[in-house]
Amino acid sequence: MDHFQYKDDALYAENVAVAEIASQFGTPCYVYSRATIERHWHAFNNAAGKHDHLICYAVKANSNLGVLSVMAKLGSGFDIVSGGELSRVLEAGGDPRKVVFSGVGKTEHEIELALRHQILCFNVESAPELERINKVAQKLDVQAPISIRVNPDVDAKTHPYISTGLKANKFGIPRESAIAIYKLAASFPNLEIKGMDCHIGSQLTDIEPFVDALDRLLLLIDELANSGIVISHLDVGGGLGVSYKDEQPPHPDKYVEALMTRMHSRPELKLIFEPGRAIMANAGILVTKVEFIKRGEEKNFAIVDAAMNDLIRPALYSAWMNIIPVSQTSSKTKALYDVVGPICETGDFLGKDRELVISPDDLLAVRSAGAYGFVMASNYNSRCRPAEIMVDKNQIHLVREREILKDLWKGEHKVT
Ligand SMILES: Cc1ncc(COP(=O)(O)O)c(C=O)c1O
Ligand SMILES: N[C@@H](CCCC[NH3+])C(=O)O
Repeated sequence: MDHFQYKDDALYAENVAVAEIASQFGTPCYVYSRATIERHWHAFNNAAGKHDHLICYAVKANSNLGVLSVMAKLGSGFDIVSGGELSRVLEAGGDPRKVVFSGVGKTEHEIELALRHQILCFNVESAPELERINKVAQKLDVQAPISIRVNPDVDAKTHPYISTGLKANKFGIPRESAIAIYKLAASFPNLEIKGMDCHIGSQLTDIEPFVDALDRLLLLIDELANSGIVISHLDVGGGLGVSYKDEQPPHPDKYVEALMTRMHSRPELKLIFEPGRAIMANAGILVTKVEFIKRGEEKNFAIVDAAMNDLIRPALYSAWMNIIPVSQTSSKTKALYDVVGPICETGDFLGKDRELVISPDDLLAVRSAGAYGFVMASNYNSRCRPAEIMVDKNQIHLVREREILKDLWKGEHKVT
């Protein structure tokens, strides 16, 4: 069920009119639905059934404390890529013992923070990283739990910027060198080998590459066992896509079920999932107001108060995101518009050639903006970042205040 729906021509987030949120908190603003977040999380968790598993929500998709606290209350684990994300998880009440730490460039400081909080596992991406984790663990006199991120070399068939499982990508260890790296890991006194992980890309809409990657990893796990290294968990990463336009990604249960068919014969292997987008994208919208309508010879422009600094996906990946009116009306005429922001870049658009019925001051909602939306926002053109609001049935929680002008130069100093 969609928690962003029209009731009598007015768009609602759960039981709250989106126009009411805009009048209370202004625009642009992100609006999230708690019920949607919970439903998506449970879809993954239930589909994995009784097999030992852990859902580690990928914090990078949306790291607002309100969102993380909802995940923490569900008992979720977390996939993090920085000390900053770990600190957010802790602040939101998440359990560090359910945290996996991914990323190619972990610093000594970040490793130490993670070890002090006894995280579940480091997903290691290179031989020098093994050495660094061992060194920090030695200093703290602890054993560091590690997994090796294997690059299975499967084509995820997604946008090249968000494909991560090919040999040409910077991520992970090539399959061919994996056994040697595990042996190297086993030679370090302060490392404890726990698992194997992979992540082949984001916004995948087919099950096949996931299953292919899993099969390759299972073969490798057997090979590893033959050489005397037995692991206890397999982390399949994230990457399940969502429908922005007409994509038809599998539902999370179908995706999880497809992987589980390969796991029934391996009850001893705990499965870890790292979904980000599939949980958050359709749990959020970006609400924006039409400032001006500019009619040109070739194009009409709807100039809105949100811009590429608030939501960069259209500008960065040419991503198509649905733009819908907050109040539906049939009394005015339709026209085609490029929906653009006030930033001084031609690439500053939220959508092109959209058929809309709009006038100045009307509100629009960009759908599927809950993942990789606010987290990628910037202050470009000295614009304050937007407010974030979480709706829970008929309650409205302001989970991040709109920035104010003083925030723009926080930490900066004039030169005298
Ligand atoms: C290691 C890792 N895990 C999980 C994710 C989450 O991916 P997605 O949001 O596509 O589920 C990412 C981002 O692509 C990632 O790099
Ligand atoms: N930022 C990307 C996803 C990146 C995935 C990170 N591993 C997007 O908006 O689609």
